[in-house]
Amino acid sequence: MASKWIVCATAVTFGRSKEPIERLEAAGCEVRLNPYGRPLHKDEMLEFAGDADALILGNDDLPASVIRKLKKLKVIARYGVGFDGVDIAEARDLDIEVTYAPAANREETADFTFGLILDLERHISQMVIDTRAGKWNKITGTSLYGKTIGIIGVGQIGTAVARRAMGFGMDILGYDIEQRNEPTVYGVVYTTLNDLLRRSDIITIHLPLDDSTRNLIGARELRFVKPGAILINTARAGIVRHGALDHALKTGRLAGFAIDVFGQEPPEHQPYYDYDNVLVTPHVAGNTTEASRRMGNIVVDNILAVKDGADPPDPVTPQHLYESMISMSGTTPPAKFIVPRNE
Ligand SMILES: NC(=O)c1ccc[n+]([C@@H]2O[C@H](COP(=O)([O-])OP(=O)(O)OC[C@H]3O[C@@H](n4cnc5c(N)ncnc54)[C@H](O)[C@@H]3O)[C@@H](O)[C@H]2O)c1
Ligand SMILES: O=C(O)[C@H](O)[C@H](O)COP(=O)(O)O
Repeated sequence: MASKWIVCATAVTFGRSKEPIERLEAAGCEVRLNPYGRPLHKDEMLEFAGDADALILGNDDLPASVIRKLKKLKVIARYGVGFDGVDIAEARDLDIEVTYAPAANREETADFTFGLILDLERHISQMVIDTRAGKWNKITGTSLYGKTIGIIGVGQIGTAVARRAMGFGMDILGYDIEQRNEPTVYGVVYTTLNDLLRRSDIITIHLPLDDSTRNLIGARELRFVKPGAILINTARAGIVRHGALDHALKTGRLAGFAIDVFGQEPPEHQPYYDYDNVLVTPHVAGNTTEASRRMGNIVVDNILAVKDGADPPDPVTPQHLYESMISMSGTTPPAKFIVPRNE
């Protein structure tokens, strides 16, 4: 009899759904759940998943040095959309599949983005804090109707944000390396990054973190921002240079900032706690019961496909990384990124 596949789930938010775990168990897997309730450090990962056949990966980092030591690993199934924490090239070299859950939390992340926009513009959480403290403090907000939203990265989530912005009666600017036709039905007018920054009252980032987007928004870009605009980042922290951001907040160039994602999670130091106009949330933009169940089932579909010797439905391909590299001028990707997997 074939031995059981060991599936280690580092994902910290499987939500309340037992369905994905039950499916894995029914397919003959032994499922181990993250005992720490947070992303794992390297030594914890090796101890927890040292004999794993499959890894369900939350927002943990999986560098080459760790991947190399997970000797039995056959598939890394990202429980989420971003795969910036995984050394894809190393996994590929070791013939380990890497999969992700595209669009699985699209609507939820777009909802949360609008929640943050509404809170920054109408000061909802501040007034909740005030009234709880016995203060009847009516803070005058800013209208969304008629304002311009600039969406940086008009992919799955950016498009869902545009759809919502249209309902709010906003003008919508978009910046993306690929300009698709479909989003224009939501009123997206494509422009350059600098023009978007100059004209938007609300700027929201929905890019992946890769070589082409790391530090994309730095001091130079923030100088273009319309004074008093607000910035939302539910994508990845590394897309914005944080020193430059601090300056823009201190000088009032940015009237507000909301961030859901950090280079290290949980962050080592209390981030932005000395700013009244910054909202900080713990990487939850995509987390609802429904999205967790959806992501869990996508993860299981991918793992079981690999277990059965089939191609997984949602692979992260070397092409993904190759595309991020060629979009950077002057960068020549290593040849291993362009060899088709089954060649
Ligand atoms: N906070 C959360 O809980 C949460 C949830 C889901 C996703 N995310 C993050 O949001 C990101 C976006 O998710 P998505 O599902 O919309 O991804 P997506 O791939 O559908 O969209 C990304 C868009 O960015 C564009 N893009 C890529 N590189 C670019 C560049 N250098 N310049 C301009 N445009 C570029 C792509 O063409 C694409 O349209 C994910 O990669 C993930 O990191 C966070
Ligand atoms: O459950 C979580 O920890 C997050 O929702 C999940 O990992 C989201 O990952 P992302 O879509 O941001 O890559």
